[in-house]
Amino acid sequence: MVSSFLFISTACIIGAGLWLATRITRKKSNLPYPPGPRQLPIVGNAFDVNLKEPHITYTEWGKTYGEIVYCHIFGQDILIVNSEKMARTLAEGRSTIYSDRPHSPLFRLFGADHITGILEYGKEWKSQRKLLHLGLRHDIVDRYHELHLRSAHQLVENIQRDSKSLYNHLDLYTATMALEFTYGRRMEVKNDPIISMAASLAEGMTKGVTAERVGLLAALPILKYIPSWFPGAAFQDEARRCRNMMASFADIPFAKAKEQAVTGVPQPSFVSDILQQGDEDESVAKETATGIYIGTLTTSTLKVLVLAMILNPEIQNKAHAELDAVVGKGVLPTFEDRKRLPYLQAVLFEAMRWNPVIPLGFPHATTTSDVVEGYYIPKGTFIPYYTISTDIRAMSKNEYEDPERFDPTRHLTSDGKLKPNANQDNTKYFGFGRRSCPGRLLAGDSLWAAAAVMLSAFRFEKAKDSFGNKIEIDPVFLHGVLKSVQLSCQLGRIDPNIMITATLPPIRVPSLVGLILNVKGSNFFFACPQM
Ligand code: HEM
Repeated sequence: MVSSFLFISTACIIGAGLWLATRITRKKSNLPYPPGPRQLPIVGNAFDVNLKEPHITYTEWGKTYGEIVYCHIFGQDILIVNSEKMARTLAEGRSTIYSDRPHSPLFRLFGADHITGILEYGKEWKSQRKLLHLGLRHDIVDRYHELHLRSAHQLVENIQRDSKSLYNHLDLYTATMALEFTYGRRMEVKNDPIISMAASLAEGMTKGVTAERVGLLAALPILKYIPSWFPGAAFQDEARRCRNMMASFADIPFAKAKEQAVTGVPQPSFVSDILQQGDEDESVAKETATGIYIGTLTTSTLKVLVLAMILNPEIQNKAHAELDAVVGKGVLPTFEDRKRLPYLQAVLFEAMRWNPVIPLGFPHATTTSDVVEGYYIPKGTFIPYYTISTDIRAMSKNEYEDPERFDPTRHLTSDGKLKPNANQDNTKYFGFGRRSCPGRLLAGDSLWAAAAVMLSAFRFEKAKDSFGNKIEIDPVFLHGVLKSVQLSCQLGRIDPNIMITATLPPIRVPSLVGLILNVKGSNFFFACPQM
């Protein structure tokens, strides 16, 4: 506590000096900044923002100040964009200006500065995006349907074996899919060392690369030289550990995939496709692959989906009824059934709308100054949180009636088909402009396979206490820059309160030889953690 205080005080003193220097030297435009809350000297709006849930502050400001809101934290400019239309105007219409990311020395300290999602807008980023475009194209992504279904069947088996660890199984589902898609590596042993390494890395990054630190070091880059023994500078040790892990993580699976490509029959994968083309710089391919593995976020959406099913049993019934009618009771769906399951697809779209897993999008930054509706947007200023923060949560709340209600029919026509714009509408949860998510199609397939197979096999309900009363669920969402990726769906007490029921008669999962669901009739309670 005392050490943090000392660290923050030192930072404030340095910050005050830099702030004064910037005030004196900064060339001001004659145009006004966009409207926004009043600022204090030096700290600006630092104390106005709810750091745990910044979207709450931003949404409030949006109501008061409008579509674009300007604020200042420690001399850094922040622009909050509160409408999808404006986000598209800037990120798509003026993409050369709005496609950068915040620059913070913290990313380099943690060894994450070559990850696609963090890279500054420039040559290296463009090379990585080119590879991503080639490896995540529609026709390429379709080749991985078998992988998604196989992983989903494994997920069912894992839940069935140990339902208390539902969240771990969902994490593993994403991790194994990402590992095989990226490197062609099938998880051979239960605790695959690469997956364990990725989990440690993700944990280290989540704890270490916090929004506060990103902002502090962006505002005061000089802090990167503070030695680890200095009170409050323990992040230097954390950073060293993460840097080392990141280097091994980038090297080991890539080297194995390369070896496989040279010596054996390469498994289809992102890396093997690139290596086969042979004309790409290997280090770019390696960094891009690391970014893919780290960028997969489907697990959080699946956790939101399970939560939505538990809280809305009548909607879960409808999804089950559609699966029974289209695929048949006791049969697991395949991708051929997808088009005939519009309600299920609408449930997935609604899960993403209801609680977007990255509620503030990823931060963008401006590469040069700009004028928007007569307001001045400064160029290349330091950015503690977001220069352009696409507040997706606020957008989706403004756009829909009764936005807190989970209602898949928002995405359906009156005769139960998907609305023609449903797909396009869903793209906003994958970002805007040149930085938008290149993994959207792969993510959509992975989500669909897990949702379709899980809902074919299970019913998710509130557990009951020893008196037979349902145990209420009070979900807790955590948000932050990297936290939102890793933790936004750690739903507090939900895990022990879920009851999972097998809903199908015994089935044989093709890829899991000999597995027969151990059910009595169609409603056997194979897992009930509270009982
Ligand atoms: C439900 C799952 C997913 C969601 C909601 C999601 C969402 C996002 C969002 C909002 C961004 C930032 C876009 C912006 O800055 O405007 C992003 C970036 C990115 N995503 Fe995804 N994503 C998902 C899955 C995936 C998957 C499966 C992959 C890899 C195959 C992936 C790879 C990436 C990469 C590499 C970036 C960085 C792009 C850049 O900065 O140029 N994502 N994602």
